[in-house]
Amino acid sequence: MSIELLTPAEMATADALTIAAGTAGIVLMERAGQGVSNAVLREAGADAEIRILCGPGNNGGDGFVAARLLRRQGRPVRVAVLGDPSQLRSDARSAFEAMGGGWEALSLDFVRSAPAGRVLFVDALFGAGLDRPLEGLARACIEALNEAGAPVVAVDLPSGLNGADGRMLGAAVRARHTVTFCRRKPGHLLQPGRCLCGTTEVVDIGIADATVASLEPTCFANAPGLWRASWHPPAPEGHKYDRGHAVVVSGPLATTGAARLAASAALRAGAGLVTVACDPSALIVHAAHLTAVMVRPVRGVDGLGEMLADRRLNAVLFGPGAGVGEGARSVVKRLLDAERAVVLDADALTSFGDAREHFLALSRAARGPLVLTPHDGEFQRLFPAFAGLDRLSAARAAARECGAVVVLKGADTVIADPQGRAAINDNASPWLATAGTGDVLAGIVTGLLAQGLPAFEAAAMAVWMHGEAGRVAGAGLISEDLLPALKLVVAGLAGEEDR
Ligand SMILES: NC(=O)C1=CN([C@@H]2O[C@H](COP(=O)(O)OP(=O)(O)OC[C@H]3O[C@@H](n4cnc5c(N)ncnc54)[C@H](O)[C@@H]3O)[C@@H](O)[C@H]2O)[C@@H](O)CC1
Ligand SMILES: Nc1ncnc2c1ncn2[C@@H]1O[C@H](COP(=O)(O)OP(=O)(O)O)[C@@H](O)[C@H]1O
Ligand SMILES: [K+]
Repeated sequence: MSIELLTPAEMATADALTIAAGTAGIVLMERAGQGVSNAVLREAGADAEIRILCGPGNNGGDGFVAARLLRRQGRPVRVAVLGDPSQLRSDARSAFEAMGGGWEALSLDFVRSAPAGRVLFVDALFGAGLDRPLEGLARACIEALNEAGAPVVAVDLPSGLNGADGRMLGAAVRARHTVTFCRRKPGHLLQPGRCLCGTTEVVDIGIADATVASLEPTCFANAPGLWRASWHPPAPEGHKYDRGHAVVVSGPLATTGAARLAASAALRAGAGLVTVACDPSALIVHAAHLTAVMVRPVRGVDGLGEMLADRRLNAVLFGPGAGVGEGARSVVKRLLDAERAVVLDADALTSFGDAREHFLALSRAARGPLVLTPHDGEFQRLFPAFAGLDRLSAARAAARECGAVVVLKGADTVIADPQGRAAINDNASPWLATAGTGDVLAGIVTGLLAQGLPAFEAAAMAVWMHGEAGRVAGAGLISEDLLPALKLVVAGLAGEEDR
């Protein structure tokens, strides 16, 4: 599937450019309706009745085309129209007329009278043109549809879902399958949108790749096509110093596990060397646990500064298990002044909850690439002004404000850079919601930065690898299980059989 995601507004522009270049709108609609009809024939049982709910715009038009094609196949199809069909415009009107009758006015009964297990619904009420919260009959029908629990194939978007941000406008259809056109939209990947869509299929309706490219999309599905070219497996003549030396700054004696998880993940992600920097009091604990990862005692922020005099140490992670307070703030200050790639996670972010302006001043002046990896709670503490926004807009606004790459973690992790580029991740398993997996993710980002990837690519690749590792580790995983799983993920990216 293509990785570009188009907002409803961008999609409308792509449609308009295609029409202006000589493809009639009704031709696009015919292809869209054909895609819907094909999906319905796959999803509906041989004896199922098909009931299509058609709205007042072009989404409804796709429904009329599908109705005509399905009837031509001999399938029993009922069509219900929301509003007065004499008000239909342009292509939707043509599609309605071509259907040749056989429709009724939409009513609650159209939904509620469906015998259980015998009807497949097609939701062609609203798609990209939804511009206000649902109410009245449309909303009541959508709620009845969800209550009935019958299978639904949604056209373009489940009605009620905002394609730009994945949020519901009042209520939304819960579909089994969604057929969209040309490219997916952010709302197909962001939650709750992704769950409302069921499986999502993209049908080619003849909008050229060059037309999509001319829109210069800035939002992408997070997949290897976005960053794979930035990453290189070890060169045959290379050595470990070519792959960077990552540093993970440990918390105090009682909270060292997070740093070890992160450090092991950085090594698994391919950093040439990884060192845990810790207070001398924590040395023995780390030394007793770590093997391939090195340990180095450093005393306070000055000790860390001395360690970083070695320019080969090129990427640093701080935050997991670090402890909250002034000590953490002074470490952050030192790191951002050190001309290194830096990842700040967990306590490193929380420590600035009451000192946000201070954090912004530091992050904007950072002398090397900077990646922040907050979960929702950490994000709200650091960027309360953006907490009410949808996750895509929130991550973008935070990245712009602090001049860093922001990884807003969750079921639909968003990666955003200060220039407005964003990626939405959809390969993560809910089993990743367990203690310590965030530390592993921060370690992977650091390991990729050590290998020289640019910050956005490192962050996006890390989130994807983390998701894949979760899939490999499978149900019941704990954070340690991600470490051996990463070996298989790296081997897969390198295109090599695991041995
Ligand atoms: N040429 C094109 O533009 C193509 C469009 N396609 C289809 O067209 C759809 C977009 O068509 P439209 O832009 O006409 O938009 P929609 O059909 O999604 O909805 C727009 C209509 O719904 C009304 N509306 C919006 N929100 C409402 C609400 N909450 N309650 C009640 N009424 C509401 C609007 O006033 C307008 O009449 C796509 O989703 C896709 O299914 C496809 O046919 C492919 C080609
Ligand atoms: N429902 C979910 N589906 C997929 N991934 C999830 C889900 N919930 C959380 N995650 C992922 O799990 C990780 C948890 O990180 P975090 O909250 O920092 O945990 P910790 O601090 O315990 O390490 C993040 O990468 C997040 O994206
Ligand atoms: K729809």
